[in-house]
Order: sequence, then C-alpha cells, then structure tokens
Amino acid sequence: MDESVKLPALPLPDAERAGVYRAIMTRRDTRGEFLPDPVSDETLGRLLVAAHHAPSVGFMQPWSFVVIRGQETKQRVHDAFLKAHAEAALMFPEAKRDTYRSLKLEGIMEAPINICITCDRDRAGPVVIGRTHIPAMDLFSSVCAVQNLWLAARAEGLGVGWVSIFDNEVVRRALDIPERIVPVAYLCVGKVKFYHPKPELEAAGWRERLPLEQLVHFDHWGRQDAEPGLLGALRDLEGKARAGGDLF
Ligand SMILES: Cc1cc2c(cc1C)N(C[C@H](O)[C@H](O)[C@H](O)COP(=O)(O)O)c1[nH]c(=O)[nH]c(=O)c1N2
Repeated sequence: MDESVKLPALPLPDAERAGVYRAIMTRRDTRGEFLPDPVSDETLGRLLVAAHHAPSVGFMQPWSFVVIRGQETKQRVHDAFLKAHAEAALMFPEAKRDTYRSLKLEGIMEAPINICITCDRDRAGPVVIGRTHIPAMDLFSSVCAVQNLWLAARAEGLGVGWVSIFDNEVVRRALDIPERIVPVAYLCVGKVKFYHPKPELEAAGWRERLPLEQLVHFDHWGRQDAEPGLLGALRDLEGKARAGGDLF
C-alpha cells in the first residue's frame, strides 16, 4: 500500500455495510452447537489477524493468544469450570438455581479450538499514552481484540463462546501463563451447527434485552428525552432488530 495515499472516508458499498451490521447483529455466544470439524489455518489466521488489528491504548497491543487444542489442557480448564459452576449455582437466589444449573455455559471440550486472550500490562513500559490516569485501559484493549475476533468468526460462519466461570489462577497454571500476564478471555472456537436467533439467556427467560432508549442520556446523566428524533430512530431500528431484520 502506498503510505502517502489516504483512504477516502466514504461509507462501504451497501452490501459490505450490510454485512458488517449483519455480523454484529447475528453474532452469538455459542456453547452447545460446536462441531468437531477442523478449522483451517487460513481461517484461524484471519481471526487472529482481525484480533491483532483491534484498537489499543497507546497502541500498546497488550494481547497474546494461547491457541489450545490439547485434550489434556482443555480438560484441566473444564475441571476448573465444573468446580466454579457448582459454586456459582449457590450464589444465586434459590428460586433461580435450577434454571442456572440447566444452562449450558461452556463448550470447552466440544470446540476444536480454545483461545485464551491475555493482557501484558508491561508491554509498552510503565507510562502509556491513554493509560496514565485510567490503569484498566490495557485490559479494555485486550477485550477489543476479543470482540474483533468474535465478529470475524461470525463472518466466517464459526462460533465463539466466552467462558469465565472458573478460577483464573487455575487457568493460568494450566496454560503456563506467567504471573505478570493477565488471562483476559477464554474462548471456545469452532464450526457450529447453527446460531441461536437470540441470546440464549434471553430465550431461557433469564434476562431480557433492555430498551436502548432507556440507556441513552443527553449532555447530562438522567436527561433522556431531549432528542425525540434520535429516540424515534432507535425505537424503529430496535423494532427491526427484534423482528430479525437487517438494520440496513
Ligand atoms: C465478559 C464476558 C464473559 C462471559 C460472556 C460474555 C462476556 C462479554 N458470556 C456470554 C454471554 O452470556 C452472552 O454474551 C450474553 O448472554 C448475550 O448473548 P449473545 O452473546 O448475544 O449471544 C458467557 N457465556 C457463557 O455461557 N459462559 C460464560 O462464562 C460467559 N462469560
């Protein structure tokens, strides 16, 4: 690429723009639908490149990616999940425990690939542009890499499931991650039978998607009715999304 030529700041062509929104709107957290089919190195490579091109504070790129295929390693993580899952059930009100226990909340063993995305908080030295006053920004940057990978996977027809029900220290040890590196996200990745049309927790009646208009404030927190035009647009678009239609 000629570095002196600037890219025009135009919308993507319609079909590509629609594709971006479709990937965002139909991305799902996948747990129970993994297929054992292999994922090609090309495809996995694209996911990792997409993740590596995420934004990061001070261009820190604090992430690394542990690609896990070994059954023994996966088993250790799965054991950590089972322990934490049993503990977690008891933290919910009694009336919700049976529902909690009935939810499928991981696909560690079934997914052909697991990926742990980490954060090296020292990667760019002690003083980082943008992290000087808000230390957690490096962790947020690794999460940006997660989301890039998740959306790229959707575009590729793959599923991704984030598992966070375990003691992170057990996972650290299972993967030999050094003490100073933070395991940020443990992802199950692979081909899937299908995508659920809605978040599974929504379909199970655990929680509903919140009305977006209640989450938008204008100039000051609590000032929520100042822009009827935008609120109307949000309602229409959310209606379309709920009906399973394309946003664009
Ligand atoms: C930080 C974080 C951590 C987790 C999750 C997500 C995120 C962002 N999610 C997935 C989560 O349940 C899911 O995203 C929501 O229910 C919404 O569903 P969709 O992602 O839209 O399908 C998730 N799911 C699960 O089954 N087990 C888990 O441990 C976790 N952990």
